[in-house]
Amino acid sequence: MNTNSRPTSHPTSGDINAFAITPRNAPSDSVAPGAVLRAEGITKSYVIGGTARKVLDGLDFRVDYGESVFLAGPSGSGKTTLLSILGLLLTADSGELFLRERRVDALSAEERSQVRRDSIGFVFQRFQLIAALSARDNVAIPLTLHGHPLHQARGKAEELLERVGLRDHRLALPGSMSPGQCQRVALARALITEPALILADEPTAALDGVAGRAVMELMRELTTNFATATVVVTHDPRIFPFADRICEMENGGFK
Ligand SMILES: Nc1ncnc2c1ncn2[C@@H]1O[C@H](COP(=O)(O)OP(=O)(O)OP(=O)(O)O)[C@@H](O)[C@H]1O
Repeated sequence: MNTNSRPTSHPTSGDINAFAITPRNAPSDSVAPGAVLRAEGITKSYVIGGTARKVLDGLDFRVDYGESVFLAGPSGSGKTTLLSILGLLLTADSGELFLRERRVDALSAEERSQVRRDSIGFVFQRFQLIAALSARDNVAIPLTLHGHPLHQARGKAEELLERVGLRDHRLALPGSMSPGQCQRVALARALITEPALILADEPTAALDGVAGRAVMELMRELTTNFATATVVVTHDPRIFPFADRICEMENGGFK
């Protein structure tokens, strides 16, 4: 596979409406050029059985406003490690990381958590929804953690659930929804704080082909319309057409 290949066209949404949302993260009224996230010279080793093994070896990476970049490559090639470093969940041994041109790799643990809360939305393979809360309240949680009143957070959660096609499920519990619907709730939750960056780890691994495609169509549309940047780790070649670029990892770098 070509590294950094850029498909010329994307699949268009079928039953899901396109949303006309004003980009809030980009500095102009259209999708602006420039990096949302830039990583330079990232290295990471793990010590296994007393021996250090380099998993990322001086890796450079960037993702721009409105762009979806996929990290692909064989098991053990370092995709999740890189995603965790980009999401400030893991610290690199060396290298620099800039989020909207602010250097973020050298911040304190508390500052890193704040950057994560304010600027990064996470989508996980297994959704990680709270079983006892409705779809609406799952989506609202990040805003309440930002100190917004519950009624306000719920209002915005309902708007987002409408945008992911789940208005009628706003009071449903995760256990009563399909995996595809749960992932759409998780996507709405990731977007509610209008983050600069969405990081998704195998977002379609627990979904069938149809549901996986619907989630990726939405992720693409919302990435463009919110001028968010998205980084997706995936093994699933069926969703490669939804990428602007595919970066294939191998031996601690890109192929
Ligand atoms: N906490 C850790 N301690 C020691 N080794 C680790 C740790 N996390 C990952 N590794 C090793 O680092 C390498 C890269 O792991 P990573 O999970 O980033 O790869 P991956 O490409 O995401 O793999 P997969 O596709 O299977 O999820 C693997 O050899 C893995 O065993």
